[in-house]
Amino acid sequence: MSADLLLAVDGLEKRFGALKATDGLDLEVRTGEIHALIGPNGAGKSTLMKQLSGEMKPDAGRILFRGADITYATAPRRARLGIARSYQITSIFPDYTVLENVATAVQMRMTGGAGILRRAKGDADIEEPALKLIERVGLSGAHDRLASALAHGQQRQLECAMALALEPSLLLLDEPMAGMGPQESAIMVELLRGLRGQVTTLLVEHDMDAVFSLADRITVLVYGKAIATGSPDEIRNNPAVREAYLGEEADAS
Ligand SMILES: Nc1ncnc2c1ncn2[C@@H]1O[C@H](COP(=O)(O)OP(=O)(O)OP(=O)(O)O)[C@@H](O)[C@H]1O
Repeated sequence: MSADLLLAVDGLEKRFGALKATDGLDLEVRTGEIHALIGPNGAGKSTLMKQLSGEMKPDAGRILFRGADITYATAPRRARLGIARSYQITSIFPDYTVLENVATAVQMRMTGGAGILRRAKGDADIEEPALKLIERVGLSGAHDRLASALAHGQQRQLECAMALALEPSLLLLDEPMAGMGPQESAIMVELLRGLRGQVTTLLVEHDMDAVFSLADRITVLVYGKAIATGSPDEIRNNPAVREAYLGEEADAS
């Protein structure tokens, strides 16, 4: 396994009855990259993400993280190894402020998950990094607002701050722009762009403008198989991809 390989998926399979939602899938994610997963509806993107986070067990194949086999590791174990799935692992507490939410996530990392029910308040060791994260995701002015009072896009920014508080080695982001308007999407794109080279990110996203402007590499899934992996330009110009996916979109527009 080469040194810059963080995650390797090898011949992964997941069946639902007769349907193979993941069908002999191979995928490699390199350290530091933003790797996007795209594909038509039902291609198996969410099913793959669930198998990577540990919410769903594969039927066959292997998942290697830093060379170690985690195919059947539990979700908490993967979280401890540094795999964070944005809003599965870090759900927002609606009646906490932005700062309290992020401080709780910082505290969770510091204590390894213990003591998360105690509100993290007034502790500079926790609040300082929390405030830095809040600034990093673009929520500076909103630190004392209740999470429930935030706009949808701001709640997604908050989720990102909480996922980053865990200092993950691999961030799994499932449709971070879903339900966002153009302005909110642009903020999220900038936020994710700022993570390039710092946090390895596997991104499932339907917003093709965002994907093609952000991703270092893109893998295209069709019927549970990876039909191509490459740079945005390589994917844009790949005839099989155009036929299977992008061409379909172009026809529809
Ligand atoms: N729990 C389940 N039981 C049965 N079939 C399922 C289950 N989850 C997913 N599927 C099926 O597996 C296939 C892949 O679904 P999945 O949600 O992973 O696709 P996707 O690429 O994420 O789609 P979308 O872009 O619409 O979110 C689909 O045919 C779906 O109907």
